[in-house]
Amino acid sequence: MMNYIALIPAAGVGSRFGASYPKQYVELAGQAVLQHTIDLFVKNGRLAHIAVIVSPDDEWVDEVIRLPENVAVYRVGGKSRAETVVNGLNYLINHKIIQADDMILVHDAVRCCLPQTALNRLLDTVGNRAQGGILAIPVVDTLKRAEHRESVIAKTVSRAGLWQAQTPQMFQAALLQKSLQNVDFSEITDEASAVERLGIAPLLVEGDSRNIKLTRADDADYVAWLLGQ
Ligand SMILES: Nc1ccn([C@@H]2O[C@H](COP(=O)(O)OP(=O)(O)OP(=O)(O)O)[C@@H](O)[C@H]2O)c(=O)n1
Ligand SMILES: C[C@](O)(CO)[C@H](O)COP(=O)(O)O
Repeated sequence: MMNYIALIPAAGVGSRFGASYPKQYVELAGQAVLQHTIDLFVKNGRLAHIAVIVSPDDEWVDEVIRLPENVAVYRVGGKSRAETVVNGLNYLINHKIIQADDMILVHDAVRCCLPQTALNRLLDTVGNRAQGGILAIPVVDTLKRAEHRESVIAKTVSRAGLWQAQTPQMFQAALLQKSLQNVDFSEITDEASAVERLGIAPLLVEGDSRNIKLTRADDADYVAWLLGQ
């Protein structure tokens, strides 16, 4: 029987956020960002296992994070997000914690405001479809390409057909593992781009503007406000 599995890469250092420790451990609305993210998958109730992938030398997870049933921490994070994902996936498959045909939902630890409606839409739309799929939202702003060296506009770029990728990104474990073999991790900023390289077209499923990624310090107030809603 196929299961839905959440894989949460949480081995980043948060350089753009600029705190003295990784942003997934920053407390917002009463608890760590990563705890909010774990709790939303637990609350959903449709995930058989929730795997949190942290750095081998993580100093915070044991102190800060509660692990409900079905949640486990794996200390196999890598130097890039893609390396963290493939290390986590390899560990889960090699240790028979998951099966090759399970559907893996890779979700940034720092997208802690993912609404249940969007998560359920992804699960219901992608199901166990072979090409997988991701949450994304259509671009709404006018897009400008900058001059190569200066902060001036070179041209306006059509936004027709452009979507902003969010997470979760949902793929069969075996396909995701294959897509992340023999790749330059620095070129892979999301799972879908790796799967696209195999000639597969993942589904675009309408995400939610509240599903923002905590990236810079000035995102924190908005994220805390969303968490309080
Ligand atoms: N080596 C890495 C890098 C990132 N991530 C995770 O990937 C997600 C999205 O990455 P990002 O927002 O870029 O986080 P950081 O890499 O921590 O931030 P920055 O790029 O500003 O350093 C986060 O949950 C982050 O912890 C990871 O697991 N392993
Ligand atoms: C996966 C992602 O969140 C989709 O928008 C994004 O690509 C992560 O990028 P980052 O550079 O690691 O923040």
